[in-house]
Amino acid sequence: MGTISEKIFSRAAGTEAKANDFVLADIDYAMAHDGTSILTVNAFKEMEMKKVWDSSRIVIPFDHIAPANNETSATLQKEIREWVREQGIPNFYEMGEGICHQVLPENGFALPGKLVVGADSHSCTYGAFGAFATGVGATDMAEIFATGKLWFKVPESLRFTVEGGLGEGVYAKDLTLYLIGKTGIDGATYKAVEFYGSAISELSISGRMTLCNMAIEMGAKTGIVPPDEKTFNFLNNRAVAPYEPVYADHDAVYAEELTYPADDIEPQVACPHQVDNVKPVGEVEGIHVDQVFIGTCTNGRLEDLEIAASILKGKKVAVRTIVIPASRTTLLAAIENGTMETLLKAGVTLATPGCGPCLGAHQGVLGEGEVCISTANRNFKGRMGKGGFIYLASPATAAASALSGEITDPRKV
Ligand SMILES: CC(C)[C@H](C(=O)O)[C@@H](O)C(=O)O
Ligand code: SF4
Repeated sequence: MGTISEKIFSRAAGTEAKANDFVLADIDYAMAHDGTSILTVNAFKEMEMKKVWDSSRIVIPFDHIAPANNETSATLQKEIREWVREQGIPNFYEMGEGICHQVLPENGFALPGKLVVGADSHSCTYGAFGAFATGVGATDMAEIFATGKLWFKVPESLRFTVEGGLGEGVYAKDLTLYLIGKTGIDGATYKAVEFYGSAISELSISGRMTLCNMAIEMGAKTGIVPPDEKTFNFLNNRAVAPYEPVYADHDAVYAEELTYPADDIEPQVACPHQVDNVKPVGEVEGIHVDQVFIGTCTNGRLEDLEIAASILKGKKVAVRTIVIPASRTTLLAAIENGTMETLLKAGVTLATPGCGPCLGAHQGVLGEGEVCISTANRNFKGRMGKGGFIYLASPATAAASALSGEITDPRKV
């Protein structure tokens, strides 16, 4: 008699948990990256805590500004490395290993039925594996580091069903942007969105990660895809612990149940400066772009790079194009299967696996008035540099736009 979230919280809190209940839940895995671990560790020390609750359940990837861009971040990162050593945290991922939201799933921490919390808003990505996964602030994370527990209000759930198949040139990102356009940036506030339907089961693991990654962009606490054979295959030889898949009961209560047809979805673009400012590509075709960015926790996986390479193969980009694989594993796979060579021959610039210019710190910040088409998840004003304009799209639309220097429908190249 419950939604996926109610059932996961019931297990994690050791009591029957219903939507809107307040529960103290045991955290299975906790993540903080270079950007948020410093605040977390400061709060942890202020609490006069000496030792973390369980070093094996804490994961610390360096991805946001790694390698460090200046003395301040270098010194902060040095402090975190020392603290990680002191605490004996084995799951520390140095710069170059990749973006936190790629590193955790690749290393088997994103598991069905688990409660995974990260000090980063896109931690909802792990819902692609049937986990309840969400982002918290640094002080909440300090509480988790200290006790392994955190208070939650169990969210109500929305049930989204997407039936049908995505057309040629239309990808998980387009479906995701389409749903955000329909829902609005606050349409799912504090709700858990469960995704069902043939279009969702058809998505690859990578596509499901794209979808759940952006659940927060409709205000959701998390997005969850019920685990299936694809999930179990991905987790095979990867899962750090045994897991128990959790599914909603047939009489589970949802705040709302909505059905969308996948067949008519066109390539979508989210226009500046709000993620729900979504238009079919046809309405923005021809807008000049100064930079193309293919990467991030939303769309920096092998499948994404392969799609871009299939469009750029044997051609040259017309504008500066930055490609950043989501992880070292992704980069190595793209080298091994020739994808990276295709991209480099087309003239792209390759940067260290990590967040890159996504949040405007380094490796491709925009100049005043410049326009970027990006495969990321946020296009807020000033995010990639004060005065910049960000259009969000799929790797296919981004690659097609790289060839022409203007926003281009990937179905036309
Ligand atoms: C730096 C970090 C706190 C932030 C987040 O939580 O989302 C970042 O990853 C982002 O995407 O803006
Ligand atoms: S890639 Fe971008 S959205 Fe993802 S964690 Fe890094 S900064 Fe945040």
